[in-house]
Amino acid sequence: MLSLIARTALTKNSSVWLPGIRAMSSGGPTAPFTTLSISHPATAVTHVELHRPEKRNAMNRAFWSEMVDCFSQIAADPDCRVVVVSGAGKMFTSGIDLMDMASDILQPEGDDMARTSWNMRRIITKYQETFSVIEKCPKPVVVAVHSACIGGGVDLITACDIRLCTQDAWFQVKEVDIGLAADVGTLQRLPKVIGSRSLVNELALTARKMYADEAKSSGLVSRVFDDKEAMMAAALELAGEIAGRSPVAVQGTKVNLIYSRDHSVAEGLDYMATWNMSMLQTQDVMKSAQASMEKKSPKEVAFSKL
Ligand SMILES: CCC/C=C/C=C/C(=O)SCCNC(=O)CCNC(=O)[C@H](O)C(C)(C)COP(=O)(O)OP(=O)(O)OC[C@H]1O[C@@H](n2cnc3c(N)ncnc32)[C@H](O)[C@@H]1OP(=O)(O)O
Repeated sequence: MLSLIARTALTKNSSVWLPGIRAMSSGGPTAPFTTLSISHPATAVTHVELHRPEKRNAMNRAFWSEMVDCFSQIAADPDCRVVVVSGAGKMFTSGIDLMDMASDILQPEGDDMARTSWNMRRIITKYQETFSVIEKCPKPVVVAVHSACIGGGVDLITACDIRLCTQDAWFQVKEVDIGLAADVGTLQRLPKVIGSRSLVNELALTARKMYADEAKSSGLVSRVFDDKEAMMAAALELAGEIAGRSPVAVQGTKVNLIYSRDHSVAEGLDYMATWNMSMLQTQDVMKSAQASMEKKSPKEVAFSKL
């Protein structure tokens, strides 16, 4: 049982930020899930833990659909303002479950090539949704990686908003080694995360491992920690910093950052203007501005749920 101490937390019955200590624990999968453990280590913070440690958190059939259900619920949950994702056990994840892969992806049904291909397309699109839901979720997602992050793990983390790792972490775009071009997000998102196109190409074409220091210097992760305990404490502290701020401002920031990543500056500004023509009318602006004038932290403001 992994027991981690949160350095800060919101008090249970208030939106006002106060320092506190909460235990963050790794039990087993949380019903109705069989591959995920969901907990609430601090008010407004949801912890999603990949939980198949005996199989190195390999992504089996259940995982691919449970992530969609989980993040759809989180997106609609007004009590959640920020998410932390991590892996239970020895490593973050060993990627797709190679045993399950054979029964699903490698044997699509269909009476002829057109129908088989159509079914295959539907399956791939469904798999893509497993990580796209993270990006579509307006709540920021902080991912904390320890030890190995292989194949589908890289697809997952590139859909997250903030990436942290331990000093012993390594990342591997492993798909070419199992005979396929990565098809659930890495090839689309990694080039937007890492500045160097050459490095992305090298990683994806050779499947070489990238270790923590290079992950940091290339921009894949923003911070590296000595061990998992330190990383999880920092992830929770970071989540608390985000959760203590206006959810209107925070979620609007995530949505517009992703929109601007995929559009021109002019299109991004246009989208922003349309977004804020309603969102600027929130009471959060007045509350935050008043707190600022009074030299208070935004974390001291009681924001309504969103
Ligand atoms: C449309 C779909 C798109 C998605 C594409 C995704 C692609 C990918 O993810 S490519 C990457 C696939 N993954 C791998 O190739 C990794 C394979 N595993 C390993 O290399 C090692 O297991 C690993 C280095 C991760 C861990 O080594 P360690 O010595 O710590 O543990 P093991 O004894 O090897 O494993 C423990 C048990 O876990 C099972 N397991 C590990 N990884 C997987 C996996 N990916 N799929 C299924 N099962 C896995 C392993 O068989 C052991 O099980 P058991 O023998 O029953 O104890």
